[in-house]
Amino acid sequence: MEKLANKLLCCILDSLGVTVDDIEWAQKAEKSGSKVGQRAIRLNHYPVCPEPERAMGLAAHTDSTILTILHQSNMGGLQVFKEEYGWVTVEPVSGALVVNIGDLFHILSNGKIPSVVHRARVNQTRSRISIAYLWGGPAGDVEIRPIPKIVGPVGASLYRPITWNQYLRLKFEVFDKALDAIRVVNPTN
Ligand SMILES: O=C(O)CCC(=O)C(=O)O
Ligand SMILES: [Fe+2]
Repeated sequence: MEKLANKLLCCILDSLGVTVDDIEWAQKAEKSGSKVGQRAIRLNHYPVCPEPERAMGLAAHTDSTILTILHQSNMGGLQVFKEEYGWVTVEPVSGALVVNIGDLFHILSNGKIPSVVHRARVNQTRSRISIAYLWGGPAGDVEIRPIPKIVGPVGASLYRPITWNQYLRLKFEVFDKALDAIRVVNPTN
């Protein structure tokens, strides 16, 4: 899973014209042979619900991660929010994994690749299980910030530096307003 996550990150960064080496803390971690960012697995279980229209399995949220790799069983339930369409169901495809961009990547990319708002519905007749591989930020007092090469020499960094733990605390406190809370009001380069 780690290899897949690394490969995905490389591909997405490549599409922005940068590499992992352009993320200062990631480059340092790689050089010292330590893991780039913290990893966790989350198991979600959604029991059968007699009135699914009146309940929510997992409320709308963005993941705080760099990216999340999700395996949903053959039961649908995951929905993503698309500005033009509203809530769109991500139908399960046998053998496929879902990749969600998280807030940390949103910050690194200076908002160019936004984190995805998603939620999980419950079902009236069948329970559902999903497994999420969460790739988070660095431990300690390392600061996360938009990648300078993406911001560009005359561009403006849209998010202020913050440590991973501070961001998680902020997310806990203000939930879906966390990205707005670290957004620079009048950005200058
Ligand atoms: O169960 C799902 O499909 C979504 C799970 C999820 O969004 C999460 O674990 O963060
Ligand atoms: Fe999620």
